[in-house]
Amino acid sequence: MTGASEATGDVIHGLSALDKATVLAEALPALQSLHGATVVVKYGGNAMIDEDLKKAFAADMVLLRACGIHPIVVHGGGPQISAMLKRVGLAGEFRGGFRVTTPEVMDIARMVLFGQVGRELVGLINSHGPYAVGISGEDAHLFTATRRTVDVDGVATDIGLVGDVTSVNTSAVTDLVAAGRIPVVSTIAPDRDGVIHNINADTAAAALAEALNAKRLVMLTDVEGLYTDWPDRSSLVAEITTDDLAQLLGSLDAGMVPKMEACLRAVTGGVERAHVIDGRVPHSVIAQLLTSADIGTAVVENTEGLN
Ligand SMILES: Nc1ncnc2c1ncn2[C@@H]1O[C@H](COP(=O)(O)OP(=O)(O)O)[C@@H](O)[C@H]1O
Ligand SMILES: CC(=O)N[C@@H](CCC(=O)OP(=O)(O)O)C(=O)O
Repeated sequence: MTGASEATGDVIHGLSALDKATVLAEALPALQSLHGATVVVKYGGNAMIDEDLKKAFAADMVLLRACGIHPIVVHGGGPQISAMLKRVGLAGEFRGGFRVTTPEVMDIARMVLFGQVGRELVGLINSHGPYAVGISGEDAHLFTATRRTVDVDGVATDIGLVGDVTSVNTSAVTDLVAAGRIPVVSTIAPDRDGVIHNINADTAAAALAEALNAKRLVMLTDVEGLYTDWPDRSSLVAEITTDDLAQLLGSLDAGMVPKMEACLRAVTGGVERAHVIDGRVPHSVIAQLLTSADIGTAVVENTEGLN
């Protein structure tokens, strides 16, 4: 027989059972606040760096669901698309943080996002139970795209079949959530004429979070958060208001442009907070949502003048 004191004195992963119980008990305010809430989680291709991380991410989504939170996963796959383009001998090019998308590149992007990256995440989540359903912007009118230009050195530049999400049919995912599923969204979408466009996953996650009136948008990437003066490591920001972010946007480069543009859009559109966190750290999404730790960068509505 095992005595009570022995059980609580067990040390697992460096924590005693009592320490673990304390951590769980401290999650109560976060659990109360997020119970029943929709949380859009964007998992970037650059943070999918090893099998253990991907498994931990999948388990985290199932944990959120088990806590009565409604996670919706929007995945990226930029590096995976680039790798496939290389394999088939096609050149890949980014301008202003977005991929130049010819019809040939679009075919590869669609195949890799929905057929490879999405399938893998669905499989990992479903190793815990029948939860994940993969869906792309093409399914049930989830997204309608409008071709967009991107800012290249101050000039609005056309880069092919790249779109913004201009309409969202939320029922395509809320029906799944109501059935207890975890939607896993691949970000390709038809325009009004049915022509398929490549949508940056950050852009799509923000549009979805806004349309769903999600409580949180969490972006997992391969950096600790937003640096105001990249790559100066002392310039990592813990919290930034939408006004300050709007001013900073023009000075950002590469992958941070769509990401911060997306956070700004989501919070301006009613999402309570948007977070950019380090997806290379296992369980960072749980640390962000269910503990009081300040990790990554939070984008919050400008509060000036509200008091
Ligand atoms: N101001 C900045 N703060 C943080 N990261 C930045 C900044 N400017 C550029 N970056 C780059 O943006 C990258 C993240 O964007 P990206 O590669 O598109 O990731 P993901 O695949 O997660 O969408 C970081 O690895 C970093 O190299
Ligand atoms: C238009 C555009 O740039 N689309 C992206 C879609 C994938 C994506 O956004 O992946 P990450 O989140 O991993 O960067 C691309 O083709 O790479």
